[in-house]
Amino acid sequence: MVCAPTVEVPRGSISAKRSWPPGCGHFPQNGDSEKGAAGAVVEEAADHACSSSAAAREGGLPHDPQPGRDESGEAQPPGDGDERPSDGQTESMVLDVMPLAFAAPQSSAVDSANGSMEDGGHITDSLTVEGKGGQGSDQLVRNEDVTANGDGRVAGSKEDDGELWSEEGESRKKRWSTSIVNPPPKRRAVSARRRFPPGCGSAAVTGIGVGGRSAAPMFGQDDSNETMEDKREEVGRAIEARDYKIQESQVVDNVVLDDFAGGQHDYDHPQNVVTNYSPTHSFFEEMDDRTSLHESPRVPLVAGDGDVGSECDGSLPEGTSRTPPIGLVYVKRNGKRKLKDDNIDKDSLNRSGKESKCGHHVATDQIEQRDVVGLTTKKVIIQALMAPDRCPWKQPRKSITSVSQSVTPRNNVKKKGATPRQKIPFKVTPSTSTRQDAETSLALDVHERSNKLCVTLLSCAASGDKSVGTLSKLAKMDDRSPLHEWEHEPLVTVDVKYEESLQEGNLITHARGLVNVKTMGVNEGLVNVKTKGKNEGLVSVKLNVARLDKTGIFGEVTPKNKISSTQRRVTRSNTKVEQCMVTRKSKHDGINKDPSNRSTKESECGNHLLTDQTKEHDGTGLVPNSAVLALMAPDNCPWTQGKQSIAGASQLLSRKNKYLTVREGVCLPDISEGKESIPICVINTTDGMQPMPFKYITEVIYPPPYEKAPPKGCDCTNGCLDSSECACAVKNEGEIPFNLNSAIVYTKPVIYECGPSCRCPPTCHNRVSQHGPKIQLEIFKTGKTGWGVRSPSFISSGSFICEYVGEVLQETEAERTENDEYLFDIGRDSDDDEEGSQSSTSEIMKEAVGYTIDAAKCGNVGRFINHSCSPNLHAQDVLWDHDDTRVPHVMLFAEKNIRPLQELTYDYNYNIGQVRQNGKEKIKQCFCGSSKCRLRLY
Ligand SMILES: C[S@@+](CC[C@H](N)C(=O)[O-])C[C@H]1O[C@@H](n2cnc3c(N)ncnc32)[C@H](O)[C@@H]1O
Repeated sequence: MVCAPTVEVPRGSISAKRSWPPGCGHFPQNGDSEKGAAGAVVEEAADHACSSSAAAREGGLPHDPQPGRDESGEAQPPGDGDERPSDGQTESMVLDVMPLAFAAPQSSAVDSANGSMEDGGHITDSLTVEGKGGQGSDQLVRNEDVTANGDGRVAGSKEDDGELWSEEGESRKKRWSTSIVNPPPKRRAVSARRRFPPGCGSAAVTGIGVGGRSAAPMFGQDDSNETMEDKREEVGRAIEARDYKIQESQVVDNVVLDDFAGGQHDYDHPQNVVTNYSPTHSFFEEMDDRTSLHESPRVPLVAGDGDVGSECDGSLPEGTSRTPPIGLVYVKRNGKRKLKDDNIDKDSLNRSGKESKCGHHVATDQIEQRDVVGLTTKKVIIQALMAPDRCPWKQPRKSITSVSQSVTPRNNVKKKGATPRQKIPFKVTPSTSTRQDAETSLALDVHERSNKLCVTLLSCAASGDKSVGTLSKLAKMDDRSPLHEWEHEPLVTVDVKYEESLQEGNLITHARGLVNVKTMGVNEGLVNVKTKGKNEGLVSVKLNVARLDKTGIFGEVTPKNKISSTQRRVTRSNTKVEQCMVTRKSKHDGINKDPSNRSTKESECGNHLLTDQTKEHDGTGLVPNSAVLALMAPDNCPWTQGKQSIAGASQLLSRKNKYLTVREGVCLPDISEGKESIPICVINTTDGMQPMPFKYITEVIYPPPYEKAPPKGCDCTNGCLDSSECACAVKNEGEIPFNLNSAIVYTKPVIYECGPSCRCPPTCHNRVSQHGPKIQLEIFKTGKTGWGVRSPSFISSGSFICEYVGEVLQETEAERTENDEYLFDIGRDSDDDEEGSQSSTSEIMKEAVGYTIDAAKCGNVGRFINHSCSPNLHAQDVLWDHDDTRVPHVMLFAEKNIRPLQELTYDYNYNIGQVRQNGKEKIKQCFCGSSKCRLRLY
């Protein structure tokens, strides 16, 4: 018997040549023969293995029927039988016979290997097939050794095995000799140079729209690869989908919406954060339609829209996006709102102006809900106003108290100076204790100064029937009072017909009121405010405010006409706060046992807003959103003196809103334990298990002798805007691969970001991935692939997601790891080198020392991202804190728009058939469910 000469994959355990996506890669796939004979043999062997695998499928092996799809090729939801036995475990499976690597004499690999194939020489190997993904597969894999000949028939014997594999030393020698010619192939590796699909990358919808209005990400875009399973999952997820929004409005009067389209504003545009588009925009459009710009020239009310955070100090919470504000000035006269062409605050649109910078801060959160047909409805809007720094009550000589008093209706004014200058504990009602109505749950303070109106919602507190009564009184006053009767005093009226207003399809945006407003027990609806002086008029302010009950839980208000019938059934009873509270108390026992915990910081800082979201099951598995939240005290309010800046409060608000929501199935609130700037929760609605323990790290750990040497930096002081001048851009072939929204627009073998030696600031747009995740991510239990990662937010194409962080190991070390589930080969392959480049053997030797990131014991959220054959992420090598291309950072970017809660995946790029363990081929089925699924992970 003639034993086949062998060319072996240089690793004992795992390996794969990098597989470029069609049309990509330095070398065309058919050009591989130019790269070396050994490489060709290896590939041929791999191909053979694949075809053998295919043959094996016919024999009823685990690939048959194709997992996750029906005869039409459509992905099918996994059946019960496919479920993993437990979280993170790998199901044992298999047994196939398959010729794999051929150990070849180093000098004649091709011929020998070919010979072996022609001979049908006795090739022996064993094969391990693994089932579902996840942790700890090694423990559960059932291995079975089988010998086979080149035809896939069981042939050889243990003797053959011995012949080929027993002399470990010799075998290794051969392998390494071979690897000099053909350096170690990669297993899971970066797929750089991938092209963005149409509509992505440089053409990405970044969440910014002209004037902030068309910022709506185009859901449904880039869905060509979407599978039936995706869609099914979406149905399930749709009701969970929620978006968050931080809004800011400004006092604007002469608002021409198209102004924003002119791009007059130099903002940092949002890239990652959800844009709640349709309802809000319809709201504006609706108003626009029926608006006359010529009426009531001096009525100053603003409704704003945009994803904006506080700009008071020019800083935004990290990850907070901003868009140009849309302002509407409208007046309600005789029940009709009119858009106003007001001359007040002409320059307020210019956010670079002083007023804008210190302007009126409104933090708004919205919860979006999609129904099963993909329509999005905004159910509840959460909002809050903060006092601008420059508001009169911010001025040293005038406290908020005095301002408040000066504008408070006389019949509501208490003794001057009665406002306590101490912090008001959470749940304590009177934020404006100068006023008669201690139970006031909402106060809207407005002051007019220099033709500008400032408004703030002062407090939110517990309410009771009494306040509702007061509210009714106010409403009645409104009914019977013509405007002129209130000429000499400020007037506040409250329209509590919130249901009606909702039915009009009007969504709350921002409230900018006038004078002092007291709305007690307002749940949601219009607050009509009569203004005096130069800005006389009646202004409608739509409010949507949830109140605190005695436990500190916010009541929820759900617009019943905005939800699907199934959900409506559940939420109808929630349209009134009182009912809602009852509901929540009963339904959320155990979820939010101690809501006061969540309010600690808010309490310390006064009546800050708390946001809460809840889900309630109706037994059908559908989970309607609920809502709420409240208000943030202006930083010059007595109870916030010295405690918190507006910026800080805004940041707090946005984080609270976004991240401290009550989610079903949360088993860990933040797996990073505070190490990431945005908490990463773990959600398991399946079995309540948690991920296997590992150490969460945010930076790659290099092997001890390795020392990073920061590269020479650029000298730019203009944020590296001139890419011809920027030394880092030059390294990127003269272009910065990110747009101003921090979206990646080019892929390259390696991207050079600006680094520690550069003179540019951290905000430079060539520093994107080095700042860590800026998108809210969560780890969740998938159906078949263990844990996965998703985001509750919409992610626009090109957005940075996270780095693949772990311990850097030399490949030889990586081969010895017990758990190979979290290995990611890094550095450039030899076939990344320029075509035709000549390298000496020693150079190749040097290059042949490859590195691998192992995230098994230490890692970040990136370790949980699963593979898909139709991925939505893309791995990109990036260098910034050193320039050693052997150990680049592996950064994951969105390569398409990604819906909220859609699983994030990238292509592991395993070279099928070459992942080995203890001399045996490992096979792992792919459960990505894509219509383009290659069926095997490796
Ligand atoms: C980096 S881990 C991903 C996180 C993993 N799911 C977990 O539970 O920790 C990679 C492992 O996940 C599993 N996996 C990822 N994507 C998969 C897929 N499409 N099909 C099957 N298993 C997959 C495999 O076990 C793979 O070795």
